[in-house]
Amino acid sequence: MNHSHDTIVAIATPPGRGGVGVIRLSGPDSTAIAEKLCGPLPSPRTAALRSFRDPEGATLDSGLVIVFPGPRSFTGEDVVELQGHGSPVVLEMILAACVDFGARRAGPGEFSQRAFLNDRMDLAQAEAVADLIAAATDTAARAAHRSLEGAFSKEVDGLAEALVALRVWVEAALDFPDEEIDFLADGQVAERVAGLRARQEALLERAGTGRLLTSGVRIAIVGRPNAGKSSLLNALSRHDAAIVTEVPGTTRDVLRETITIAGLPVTLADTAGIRETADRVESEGVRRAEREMHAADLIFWVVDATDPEAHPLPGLPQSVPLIRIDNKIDLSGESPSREGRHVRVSAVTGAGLDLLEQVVTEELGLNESGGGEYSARQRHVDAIALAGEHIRRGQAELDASGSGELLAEELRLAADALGEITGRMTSDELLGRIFSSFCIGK
Ligand SMILES: Nc1nc2c(ncn2[C@@H]2O[C@H](COP(=O)(O)OP(=O)(O)OP(=O)(O)O)[C@@H](O)[C@H]2O)c(=O)[nH]1
Ligand SMILES: [K+]
Ligand SMILES: [Mg+2]
Repeated sequence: MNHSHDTIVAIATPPGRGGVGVIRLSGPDSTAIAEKLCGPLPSPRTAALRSFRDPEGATLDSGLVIVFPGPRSFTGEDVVELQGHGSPVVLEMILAACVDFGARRAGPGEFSQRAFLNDRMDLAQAEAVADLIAAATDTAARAAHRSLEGAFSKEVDGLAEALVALRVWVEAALDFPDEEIDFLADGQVAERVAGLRARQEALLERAGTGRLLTSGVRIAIVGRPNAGKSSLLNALSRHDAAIVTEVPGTTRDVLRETITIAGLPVTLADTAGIRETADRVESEGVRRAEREMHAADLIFWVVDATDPEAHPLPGLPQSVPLIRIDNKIDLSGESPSREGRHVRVSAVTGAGLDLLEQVVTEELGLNESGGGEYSARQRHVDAIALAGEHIRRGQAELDASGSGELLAEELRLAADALGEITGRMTSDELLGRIFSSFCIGK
């Protein structure tokens, strides 16, 4: 199915100078436009050297031209790739010539959007293209590639299909009221609902990890003044990023450093030590520290192991997982150790920092070799969570009233929520929002 009537063009390579620059055309007039630009075209999927000329016949550049006839192309339409020299000025002139010959400049994400509309990939796969390009670590890139190949979509579709299958079964039973009583009461339906719920929960967890690979993890380092927060940031990032002194209240602004833990892009935020203070600058720092911990995916609560007054920190949010780090064990005489989410380290000697990375890896649900199985986005996590909400409601209805009708309705809503991920149930408005966040030429 071809949805577009016009032909789009864009520079596909990043802005700036390079050895080669690629221009991509997609749409019904791609080959006609390319022919005007560079004469007779080579046979499909083979490269040929051509001169690129503007409508006046002036030569702009020479390079390779490759034709990918639809539907076996990235967008599903006729696509032509022009590979010229990687000069922004030259590429812009070739682009302008394509426009003169009848193409339209593509908007952000339009190539991917056409690929989606022509069923070349589902929405989660199209998003994975963008996530692959944006990947900050090799683990994130590998995970995005697995999503691009459909690993994530397959699990989402599998669960959606199982929800639909159970709904159909329940609805069929409702059509035979005499048997409904037995059918709903014999526990088989309840068992299947429970099975779907477990599947949804496992998927939610894996997607949560996949989301972290895409967006990165935010860790807030918080604690009392002088606990050694800035020293810990410097030790983990392996450079002298933050000012460290023996003066309590040294750090005021939030200072961020990005590191890699188990293949995951992690942004550490060093913050001001939390205490009551009359100093206006410091109290603003404390306010920012508190804001930072609420926005974090994980909190490092740093405690001075030599401080007998290391009472709990006020205002630690309940909703964010917390790792307690007893620091300065080189002074307290303790050994590096770990019990659950409690580790003992020295930011100065580096003892125990490996244990800390281990806790983080476990806490974020990463496997040993790092990373999850596929990449995902917050939007996907929200949709899976919503599906879980509907499954739970259906389960509650079944328990409370034994009503098959209400269960069937909740199962339908759960499957619809999952359909938003792959784009089966997605509104035009949402599609517009997703693709417009891509860059031009993608
Ligand atoms: N011996 C030892 N000293 C440490 C360790 N970590 C930090 N310190 C010292 O403790 C003092 C405070 O360290 P900082 O890293 O500035 O502490 P902070 O928590 O960032 O302090 P504020 O920004 O003021 O809240 C400095 O003199 C550090 O050298 C450690 O593991 N061992
Ligand atoms: K300090
Ligand atoms: Mg500090």
